[in-house]
Amino acid sequence: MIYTVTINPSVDCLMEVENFHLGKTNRASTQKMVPGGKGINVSRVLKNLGTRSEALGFIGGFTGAFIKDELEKESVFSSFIETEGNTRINVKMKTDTETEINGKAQEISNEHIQKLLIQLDELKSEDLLILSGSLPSTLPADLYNTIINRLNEKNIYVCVDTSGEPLKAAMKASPYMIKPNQAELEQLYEENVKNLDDAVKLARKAMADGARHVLVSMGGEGAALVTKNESYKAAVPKGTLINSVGAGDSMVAGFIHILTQSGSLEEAFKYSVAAGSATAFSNGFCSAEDVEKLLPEVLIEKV
Ligand SMILES: Nc1ncnc2c1ncn2[C@@H]1O[C@H](COP(=O)(O)OP(=O)(O)O)[C@@H](O)[C@H]1O
Ligand SMILES: O=P(O)(O)OC[C@H]1O[C@](O)(COP(=O)(O)O)[C@@H](O)[C@@H]1O
Repeated sequence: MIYTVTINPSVDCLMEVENFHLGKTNRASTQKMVPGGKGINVSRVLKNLGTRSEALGFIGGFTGAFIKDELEKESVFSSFIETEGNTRINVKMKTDTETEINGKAQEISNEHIQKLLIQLDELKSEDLLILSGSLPSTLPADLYNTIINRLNEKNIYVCVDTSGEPLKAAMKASPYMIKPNQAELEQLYEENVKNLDDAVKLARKAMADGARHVLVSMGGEGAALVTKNESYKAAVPKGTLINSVGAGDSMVAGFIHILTQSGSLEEAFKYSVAAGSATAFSNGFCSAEDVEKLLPEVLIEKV
């Protein structure tokens, strides 16, 4: 079974604002509220692609209820732990560029964390767990590390998509895969990543620091996958960027979708890039059909 954990979910408020002026009253020309948070997005895209998963994590208040209802409507399984405050709202504004304001996390107590750990103790050998998104600053930065170490004895595949200290700490527990984007990789090693060769170099460093596979995304500039024996670079399909929110999550979902079917890392990589781009080129998240259409345009090169 595949599980996603979103410690810090969100309701994403997507707005298009023409002629945006800082310090003025601006009005949106379009507006949409969607469930958000990285693990939740991975579960939603997996569902679109035809792979079953269960979304875990914390939700609260009216925003949390919205997420739960929307997932139910989409037939995405979830088993969230309820907290007291409201799940945050993240504003994603599209002007001539994309700007995000991610809200402040809800309160999560030690008791809530213990409940999650007990839930995760039910996972079985060969299950796959995706730990995705930021951790509220009130929680220990090594929470993902703690979770992975607890599960490592059970041979559970853990993929981590986060940044900063939580990522650094998680890597020490040897997760099956990490998925940094360009900025996250740069932050991790305090080095500029100017191109895919730089990304491969730092991904190898991340392998030396514990990660077992590293999938790097660089938006429209391409992507890289580094495994124990091979490194691959991918050119991403060309198209019109509509909204990149959830592109990285779609990439993770696409990777897992194929990996759990064929076991081929190269095929999973190719599909993951097509899935990321299919979402970047759509108004919502990609469908299986969108991904299939882009697949021939993803060119993979071994390095
Ligand atoms: N402008 C773009 N053109 C084509 N593909 C894109 C573009 N932006 C994102 N993608 C696709 O989405 C994937 C993830 O994008 P990225 O922005 O790097 O991730 P994140 O959302 O984690 O920051 C990329 O590897 C690529 O496949
Ligand atoms: O937990 P974080 O890092 O604040 O990220 C949360 C945000 O990331 C998203 O999951 C989108 O992530 P990606 O664009 O990286 O795929 C949004 O839905 C959400 O608002």
